[in-house]
Amino acid sequence: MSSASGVAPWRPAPGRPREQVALLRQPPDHRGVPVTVPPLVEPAGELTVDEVRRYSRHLIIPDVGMTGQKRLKNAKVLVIGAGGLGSPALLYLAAAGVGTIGIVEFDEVDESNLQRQVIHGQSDIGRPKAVSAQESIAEINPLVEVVVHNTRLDNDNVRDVFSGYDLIVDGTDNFATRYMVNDAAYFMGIPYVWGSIYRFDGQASVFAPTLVEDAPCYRCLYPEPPPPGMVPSCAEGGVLGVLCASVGSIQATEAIKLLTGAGEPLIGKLMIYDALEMEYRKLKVRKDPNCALCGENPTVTDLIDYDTFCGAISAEAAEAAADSTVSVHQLRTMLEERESGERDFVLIDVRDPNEREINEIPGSVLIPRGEFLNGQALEQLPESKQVVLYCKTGVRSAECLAIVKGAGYSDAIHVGGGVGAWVNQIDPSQPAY
Ligand SMILES: Nc1ncnc2c1ncn2[C@@H]1O[C@H](COP(=O)(O)OP(=O)(O)OP(=O)(O)O)[C@@H](O)[C@H]1O
Repeated sequence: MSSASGVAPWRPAPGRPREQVALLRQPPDHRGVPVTVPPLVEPAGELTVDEVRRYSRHLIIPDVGMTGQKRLKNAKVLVIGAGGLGSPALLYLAAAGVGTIGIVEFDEVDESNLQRQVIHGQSDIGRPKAVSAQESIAEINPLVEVVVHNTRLDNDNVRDVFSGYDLIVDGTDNFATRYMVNDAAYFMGIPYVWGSIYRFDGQASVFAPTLVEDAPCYRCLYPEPPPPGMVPSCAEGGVLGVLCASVGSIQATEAIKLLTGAGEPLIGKLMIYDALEMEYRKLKVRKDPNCALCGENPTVTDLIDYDTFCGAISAEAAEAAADSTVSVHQLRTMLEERESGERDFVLIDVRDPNEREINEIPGSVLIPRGEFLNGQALEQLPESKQVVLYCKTGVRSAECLAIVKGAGYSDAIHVGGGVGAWVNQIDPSQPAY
């Protein structure tokens, strides 16, 4: 039977609602042993009349209530990065009434950030993200005290910056910072909420090995960073802007649960979100008894050199690129010489085709990195010409350079800084990304 609009009314799949209700009615241990943790924060004193009005929709939720709201008021939360994940996390933590919010961020707002970093606006381009975020928070909730750490979090300042916070929310985008945050949080006994995003996929978890016995840390889940070049950053691989809202708000939700003691936090669980399939899955994460940090015989007993640990490029790529890298200015001269017939070479763009639609170095051909990895590219390389490779930043081209040199093209080179540097330094008329 059709509805008045001609569209069949939605009917749940037969039996589905009953299954869901049955699942919800199961005792908690059927869904895994619940990890309950006491609230991280003691309640503040009485709320003011303004606060009661502002937070009234929280106050009538039994799991939050007056006491939960007072805990939020007393809470000190540090958010690392006011970028894709930090933006929604900061906005919702501020709106929820977290009393003190720290923001640690060194970068400035770029036009390409605005597709997802919704705490910043058009007029903030070029301004420090931490300051822009502070101003947005003041607009949303002037009752929140914002502490700005306008700096890059590193080994030298991490303990000072973390000091005094009840909880950390990690919204950063690089492995070196993530391992440093994990280790420093463990040494200082501060739980933290982690999130990560890439294209249409997101992950989130809560790491609290000092709070809950047998709870894992980030190193239990990921003992080592991925091989350099294996996992592209969002700048290299892209990210669906709205994905940040999904994952950043999960992080804010977990933070609120931990601060107030409501519900069951994602401790020992990994939330995996697939936006293309619109699927959320939860996996158990166990503590690794061999974990280098929180295991039985730890080898990491202090902060380490995280840049070396995570290595921007592999040892082979670094070796191949060591004496075979040209700057974009040198490349421009080379292209002029090729134009006048003084030299010959083939300039190869190793990025993906969709990246090449955004910008390119003129006079280049496309052979994506994947074809270097599976060997197909080698069949297309001219034997008599020098091979010159570029990508977006120089990481993927260095990796391909190692393959090309290994195949006998000893005079092959790559372009340091890639098309990003070309657009910045040579041809600003093309868009950057
Ligand atoms: N060590 C650090 N200290 C402070 N902030 C950091 C640190 N590492 C990363 N960040 C910040 O975390 C944020 C992560 O945001 P996001 O993942 O959206 O990337 P982005 O760097 O803004 O964008 P893109 O990589 O596309 O240029 C960035 O604003 C970045 O400056």
